[in-house]
Amino acid sequence: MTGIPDSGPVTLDQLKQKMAEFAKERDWERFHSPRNLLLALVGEVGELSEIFQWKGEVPKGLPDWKEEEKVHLGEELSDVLLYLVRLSDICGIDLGKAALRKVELNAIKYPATVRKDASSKQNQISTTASTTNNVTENA
Ligand SMILES: Nc1ccn([C@H]2C[C@H](O)[C@@H](COP(=O)(O)OP(=O)(O)OP(=O)(O)O)O2)c(=O)n1
Repeated sequence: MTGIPDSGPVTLDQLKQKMAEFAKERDWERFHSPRNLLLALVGEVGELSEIFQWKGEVPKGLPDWKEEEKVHLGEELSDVLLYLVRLSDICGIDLGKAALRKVELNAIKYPATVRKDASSKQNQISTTASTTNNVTENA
């Protein structure tokens, strides 16, 4: 329905190539500087945030959202991803490799065998949040 052939999983490399072509075809490479792309990325994160703004917490899977709202969400998530991929490319960073490395670093920092530690850190965050909420509620 989208006119995009289903040719298997989409890779970061495909997106990188698409963004490079998109910029080249429009002679927009001169605008795609690291700083411009970062600002565009932040702007799109703002647009993404607006979708959730004032809604309160929403259930996972967004079961109550209309189809058009989910389509809009997909568009804003895509804008963020596309600018992130382009920014990484322009900066000479292999985003896929960098992200996999970061996942490994995260696993070292938060070993699965000491889940209590991780959960106690999570608990600290939850406790802080609930304390903050209580303060707000009690104010
Ligand atoms: N100089 C530009 C301008 C746009 N894009 C691409 C990347 C994004 O995926 C999308 C962003 O387009 P818009 O700036 O028109 O932003 P929106 O699509 O969010 O539209 P709007 O801000 O009107 O909601 O287009 C790009 O690569 N380089």
